[in-house]
Amino acid sequence: MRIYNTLTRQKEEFKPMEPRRVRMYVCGMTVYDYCHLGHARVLVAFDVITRYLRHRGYDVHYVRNITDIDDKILARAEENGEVYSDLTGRMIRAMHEDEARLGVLSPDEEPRATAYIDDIIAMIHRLIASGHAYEAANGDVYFAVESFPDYGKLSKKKLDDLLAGARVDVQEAKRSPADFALWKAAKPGEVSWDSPWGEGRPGWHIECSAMSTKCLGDTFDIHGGGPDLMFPHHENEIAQSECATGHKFVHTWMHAGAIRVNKEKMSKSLGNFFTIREILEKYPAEVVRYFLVSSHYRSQVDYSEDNLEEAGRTLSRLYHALRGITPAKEGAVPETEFDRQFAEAMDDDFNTAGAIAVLHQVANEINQFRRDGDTEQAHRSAAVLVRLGGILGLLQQSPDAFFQADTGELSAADIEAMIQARADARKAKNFAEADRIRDELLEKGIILDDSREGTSWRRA
Ligand SMILES: Nc1ncnc2c1ncn2[C@@H]1O[C@H](COP(=O)(O)OP(=O)(O)OP(=O)(O)O)[C@@H](O)[C@H]1O
Ligand SMILES: [Zn+2]
Repeated sequence: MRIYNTLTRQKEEFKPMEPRRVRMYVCGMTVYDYCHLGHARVLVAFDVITRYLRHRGYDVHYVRNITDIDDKILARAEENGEVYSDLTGRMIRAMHEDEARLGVLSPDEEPRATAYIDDIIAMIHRLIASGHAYEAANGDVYFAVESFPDYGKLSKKKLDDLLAGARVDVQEAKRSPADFALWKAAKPGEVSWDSPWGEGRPGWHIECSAMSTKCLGDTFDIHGGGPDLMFPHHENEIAQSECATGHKFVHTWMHAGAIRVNKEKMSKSLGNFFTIREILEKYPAEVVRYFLVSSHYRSQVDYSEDNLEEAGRTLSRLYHALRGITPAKEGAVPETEFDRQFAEAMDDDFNTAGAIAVLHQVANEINQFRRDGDTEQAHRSAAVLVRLGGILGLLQQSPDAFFQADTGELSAADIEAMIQARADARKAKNFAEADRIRDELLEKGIILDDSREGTSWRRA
């Protein structure tokens, strides 16, 4: 199986450090707002990658962090007049709800920066002790980029160019323009943690170095993230981790392509974004997932209503092929030529576009068997279609449920996901959120019945 490695700019035969085990870390969200479709891209891309690796028999340990302390978080909390942790708590719950609706499996670990302050401090300490970092007069601590000769190896930037291009602001306490903050001294009134360098909070880059090595070890197999993270974030992670541990940090670097709107990256700062929940008001969750999965994870994808509607039509074609058919039992149908072609596409750097083309071939075959009146063969091919779709997290609901959702009704999977989110909210004693979910369901004609066995639902 081959994976494109950003570090070497080529597809490489994938060989994890341990034969059947994969350790993977992906940079997750900075939780100050709802996730938009660009975030969904990263969530879904690495979900498919994890699912396929597991399907191939690897025992995957998937860690995706949450950045729950950051300038943007503090600014937004202040704007809202709330404690920052209330804001981040709410956004984390919303993210989990969005993920569940998109069929994204939870990562095995979801470390939050604020729970790893001790590990972060320990790593900074090691970097200072080994001469790779220094404390500035104002209590900030910086990484000394010139102390790491390999700096730039991921982004292929030259340190000399970086130094020539940057200028040190008179306000800044760093020695060299390319240096970056590991620890930021607290400003008056800001949330802070005690450290050997005084009250302060960690920089963003060191959080990921500390959390990833703590969860996965000094060296691990795959590190992923969105398109804009290669520089400086991942470059800085390499510098910090390799200087602190003395070992190679990561073997394979994977970067998802951007979701764009009118040729520009969808982003909060540009204001050209659509949140996942806005989009899910208009389109069934599986259509949105299909839209994201039908392009290769490294390609850029243009968001438009036309493109989402097109995704809805093509996914409908697959469900039409399954309509009125009870697929033969899993296991009852041995591997086919289609399974082989599907695996060949996925083994080639997770080529989901190629894999989905195979799904459409299977659908065509089902339709042909139907026209020929060969019901038994149609049922067998349907089993293959559902089996292959399942590897991508698609085609797991009944066609009826899908078409219901497509015409505006909530699908059973969406309802179950919301009931789960409500149960989570109750467990966290967030009754306002639990009630909000109940009301939202009621508005859509779904009535919940709570009993000792759990919550069941029915349509009004
Ligand atoms: N338009 C996009 N397409 C693909 N990935 C994206 C897009 N926008 C953000 N991401 C990715 O989502 C992940 C979470 O990013 P983070 O929470 O830091 O968002 P952000 O960079 O603040 O978002 P924004 O760019 O909207 O300000 C990162 O891996 C980031 O690269
Ligand atoms: Zn990161």
